[in-house]
Amino acid sequence: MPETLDRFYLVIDRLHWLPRFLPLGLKFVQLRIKDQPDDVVRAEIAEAIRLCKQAGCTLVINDYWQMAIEFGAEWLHLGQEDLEVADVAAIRKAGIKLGISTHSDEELETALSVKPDYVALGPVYETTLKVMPWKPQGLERVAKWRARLDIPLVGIGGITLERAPGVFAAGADSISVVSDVLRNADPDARLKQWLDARGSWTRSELASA
Ligand SMILES: Cc1ncc(COP(=O)(O)OP(=O)(O)O)c(N)n1
Ligand SMILES: Cc1nc(C(=O)O)sc1CCOP(=O)(O)O
Ligand SMILES: [Mg+2]
Repeated sequence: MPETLDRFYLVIDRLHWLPRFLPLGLKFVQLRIKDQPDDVVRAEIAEAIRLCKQAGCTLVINDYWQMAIEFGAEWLHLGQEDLEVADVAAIRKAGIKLGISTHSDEELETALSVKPDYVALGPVYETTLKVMPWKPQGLERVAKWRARLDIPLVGIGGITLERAPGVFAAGADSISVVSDVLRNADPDARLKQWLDARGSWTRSELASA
């Protein structure tokens, strides 16, 4: 289990992506299942944990904190509304690492109060994946979050491979992506491009200060 996040953090919507993506060298992935019955979610989480463990890939479970505890997940991602109903003490007692979404100064304060293992800031750019009340944060906000945090920062929302070096340079430690891979005409080829490119991103002097 790596102590730090991989620079590339893919978010997938269903289990079926894993058997094709894991052999390509994916190292950090979130399973974000929406609008599926609980029995489907249970089965997919259990199998995702098994497949990722076998492949040496870190798996983050989105939203389903009780199942994360039940199935022995290592990582969990929660948004601000998820946090309101989650039992953070039980999550910690189970030894699960926790990432929290933030979109404003107030949400950052709330996130930091649970001592997360990473904070995600979004949407960095406009996203077409889901309707959000937040306008794009921009790279200045990424740099501002970087300066305020002593834990890893994840940038998410509307990030493409072409935009990724700028987001990393501004201070994100990891770039989280859905559409640029899953909605690409050739998801496998696009994933390979991301995996090849992530080692060459460099920090700007401002973000490392
Ligand atoms: C890495 C990462 N960042 C943000 C989110 C969004 O979480 P949340 O606000 O709870 O919204 P949903 O994803 O549950 O719709 C995320 N999942 N991952
Ligand atoms: C799931 C999610 N959360 C966000 C946040 O800002 O909290 S943005 C987002 C969607 C990311 O998808 P894409 O890479 O397709 O824009
Ligand atoms: Mg959520």
